[in-house]
Amino acid sequence: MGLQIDPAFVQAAEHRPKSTISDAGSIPLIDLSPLLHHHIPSDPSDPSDPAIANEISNLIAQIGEACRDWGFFQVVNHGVEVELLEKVEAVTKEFFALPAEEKRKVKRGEVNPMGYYDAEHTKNVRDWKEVFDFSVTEWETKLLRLENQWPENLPEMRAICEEYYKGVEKLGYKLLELIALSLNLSAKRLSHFYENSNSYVRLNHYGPCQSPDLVLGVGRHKDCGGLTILFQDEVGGLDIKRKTDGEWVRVKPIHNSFIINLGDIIQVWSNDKYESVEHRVSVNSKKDRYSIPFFFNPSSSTNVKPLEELVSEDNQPKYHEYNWGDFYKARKDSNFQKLEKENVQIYHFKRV
Ligand SMILES: O=C(O)CCC(=O)C(=O)O
Ligand SMILES: [Fe+2]
Repeated sequence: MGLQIDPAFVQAAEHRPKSTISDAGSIPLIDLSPLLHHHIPSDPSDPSDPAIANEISNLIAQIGEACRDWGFFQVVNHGVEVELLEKVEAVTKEFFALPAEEKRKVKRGEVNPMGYYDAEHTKNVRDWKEVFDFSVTEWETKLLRLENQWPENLPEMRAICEEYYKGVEKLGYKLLELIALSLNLSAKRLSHFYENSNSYVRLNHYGPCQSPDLVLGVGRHKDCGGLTILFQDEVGGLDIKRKTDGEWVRVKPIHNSFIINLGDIIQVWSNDKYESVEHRVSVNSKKDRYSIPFFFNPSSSTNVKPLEELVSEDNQPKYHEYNWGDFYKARKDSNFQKLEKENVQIYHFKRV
């Protein structure tokens, strides 16, 4: 017998990962290269706009299918420079390799959600990971106040991270437009909720674990924000719950790609036409894994509800309105420490 693992990390038997997970039949791969040559039209029904005619309309159709059938897809030719991806991956590794006391100096707190943290809980079980969160905007909610914290001993980290944020944010806006068009909305319908957005980037480090069959890097969850744009290294470990049969499938790493997934807010806006899909991270006994999600979230003042264009007499709104800033604060509290109760979920706002 080796050392016993801390029980705080141990998943209930029914949530433990199987070692035989398949990566076959995984998420759609979408080539965004048409966006490198064409602009996204503001009105897809305008026949005088030639950009919509072929490549872009084909892209919107692919995005719509992926959102409807999977809630997840992978993109290549996304316009974010490969050199920037390499730089942010390298600085992520350097940051987590700093001595523990250096990382503790930039630790997040209950009021400031930005910085380093190694004790996140998902559904009240501790995750096998350490994280670093940052943003570039100065957002705050009623109860949280963002304050970025950068390590003194890694002076180049801030500029690289900020450049990365801006690069993926640009991609985020393009994806929001394509998703809006795929829902037959005007291109900018979703983007206007993003002025003063409470978006942030997270650096994730999952260390090797002697009992990968008992723990999860991140327990099963749905992302609660708008849209997630995830960079993962070549190790692999992201599992998603396939909508067609409820099986967990592994997302195969593709060099220089991003994984995109819809969060709960898009589910509510679309009145369940699109769904936010459950996922988790498995760890392994040999390799460190790094991933970098960008959580692309609307402004914390946004009151989230099904969009009026997407509801009708026959398709009544399925959710009550809720405030995103309040929701986010409640979720942060429950990830921050183990609580006795379930954290806030969108189904709590479901109309019965
Ligand atoms: O590391 C990953 O692949 C995914 C992480 C994740 O799902 C999250 O941080 O919400
Ligand atoms: Fe996630």
